[in-house]
Amino acid sequence: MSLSSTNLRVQNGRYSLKEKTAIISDKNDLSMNDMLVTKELHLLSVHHRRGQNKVIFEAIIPLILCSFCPFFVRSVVYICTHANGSLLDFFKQISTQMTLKQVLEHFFYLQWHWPSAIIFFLFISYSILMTLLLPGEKYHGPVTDYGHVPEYKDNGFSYYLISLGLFVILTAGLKVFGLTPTYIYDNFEQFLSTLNTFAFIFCLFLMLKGKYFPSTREYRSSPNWIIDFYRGVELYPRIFGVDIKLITNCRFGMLAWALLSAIFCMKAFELYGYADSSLVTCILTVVYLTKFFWWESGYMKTMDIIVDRAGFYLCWGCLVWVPALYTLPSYFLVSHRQQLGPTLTFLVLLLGFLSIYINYDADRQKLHVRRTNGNCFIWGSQPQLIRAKYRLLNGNESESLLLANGYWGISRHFHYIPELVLAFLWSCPNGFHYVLPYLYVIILFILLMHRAHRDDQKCKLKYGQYWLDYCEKVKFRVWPGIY
Ligand SMILES: NC(=O)C1=CN([C@@H]2O[C@H](COP(=O)(O)OP(=O)(O)OC[C@H]3O[C@@H](n4cnc5c(N)ncnc54)[C@H](OP(=O)(O)O)[C@@H]3O)[C@@H](O)[C@H]2O)C=CC1
Ligand SMILES: CC(C)CCC[C@@H](C)[C@H]1CC[C@H]2C3=CC=C4C[C@@H](O)CC[C@]4(C)[C@H]3CC[C@]12C
Repeated sequence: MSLSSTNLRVQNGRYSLKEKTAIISDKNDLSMNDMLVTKELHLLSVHHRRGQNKVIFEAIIPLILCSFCPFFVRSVVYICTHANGSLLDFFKQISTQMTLKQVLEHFFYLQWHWPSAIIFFLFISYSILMTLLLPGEKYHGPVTDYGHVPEYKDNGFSYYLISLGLFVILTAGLKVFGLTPTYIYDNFEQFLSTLNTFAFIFCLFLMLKGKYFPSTREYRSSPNWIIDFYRGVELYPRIFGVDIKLITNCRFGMLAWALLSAIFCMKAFELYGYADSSLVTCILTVVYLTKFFWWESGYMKTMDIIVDRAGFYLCWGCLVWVPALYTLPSYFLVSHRQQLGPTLTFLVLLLGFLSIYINYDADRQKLHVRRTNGNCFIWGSQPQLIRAKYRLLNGNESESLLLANGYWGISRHFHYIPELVLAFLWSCPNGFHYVLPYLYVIILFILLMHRAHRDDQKCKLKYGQYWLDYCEKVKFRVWPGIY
């Protein structure tokens, strides 16, 4: 497909491809890689383009998701603690024991609990301050259509380690005053409803900010506010120099995930003494998130950051969805005690570490091949490479290496398998009596299968025949022999 000869209007009708090409051609100082990402972004935005008459139809799914997700999150947490993990009990309670007011409150999940709000604001202020103050080398995200180059400080790993250290110190300090972080477990529902209320107001603010005071020219405003609320308007919103996506996704969402798992584990110890199942879940989660923060600068170049905008999907997702649903395996263990015993403890930990390692190693293999331009060994032999050519938006040609052996020869997204296995492993200490603790695995499965499909589409658009050649060589998308 010759991109430069196509003159297509982008969704909001702000600029055509010809106009874009002209803008990009002016950017003589951009590197090839930057151009590549510019083209990717363009391809993805073209992919998402719809006719104006579809706008209303398109708003239906976002509307359902924005109204249903908070209800879903609340119900799940409620079922864990008040309905003995049973969906049936929950529906019985809703239909027979709750007043209409209670059902509506349950549905909208918009409540404010001051102690939770204070904890949240202290936490988010801490995250922002540390992000600004901690030293770190500067690095850049890919250049955008309008030539914006997001700049970040590589201090995610030190932020994570210091935060874990401070958490331990704070826990010991609070004990002196008869306080404990497990207060959050005891008030988790209020905590989540406060987060939910804040996240809704915040997403509304982000939408209005994007429409009227965008930080960069990288914003996409549609005539439909529901779509804008859900998908977001701005790609790189900043408030007083603070990058919103970095704060919500990494510095809040991922740290909250680690700390909540630790808090739930502490609560289990408070209740039952030594609780091996909670410990296993907590250790695996914390180690996995250590890996995440080690690789945070890589995450800032993924689809979540360069394609998805700061709206309900991403920001509400990281502020509410992640703390509530991603921590479910450890939350459930507090009210449903399980004993693993030393053999299973050892086995689950071992397999968990192995999964984290394989997931990390697959990411590393791909990066290593590209960094060395193929002058390396993959599992002891020469790498099998496809030198995939693609055309940049300014018409120039560039090349990427596609690895077709090692993990990337087993299937095209093999690294999602250890990610799923790990999720299963930190959920399985819950035993097999309930489905709820496996909700994270189920959600992750759907998310990753959809992501694999989305990524394949992106690569097909970008590399054309080269990608088809790779697909011919490596037939399966995720599951060897199956899919
Ligand atoms: N727990 C959770 O909720 C989730 C976790 N994750 C994890 O995040 C990490 C990142 O995943 P994700 O963001 O999906 O991105 P990936 O690591 O899957 O990277 C995909 C990109 O890699 C490049 N690529 C594809 N095939 C090859 C190949 N054969 N050789 C070389 N390069 C190739 C392409 O980019 P290019 O344009 O550069 O060629 C492609 O777009 C993973 O570890 C994943 O498991 C992801 C989603 C959800
Ligand atoms: C229906 C919606 C509210 C769903 C919200 C989804 C988002 C919260 C998640 C979408 C993609 C997720 C992530 C992608 C990659 C990641 C790398 C991994 O190593 C850690 C987890 C994560 C950052 C993960 C976090 C949640 C999402 C942003």
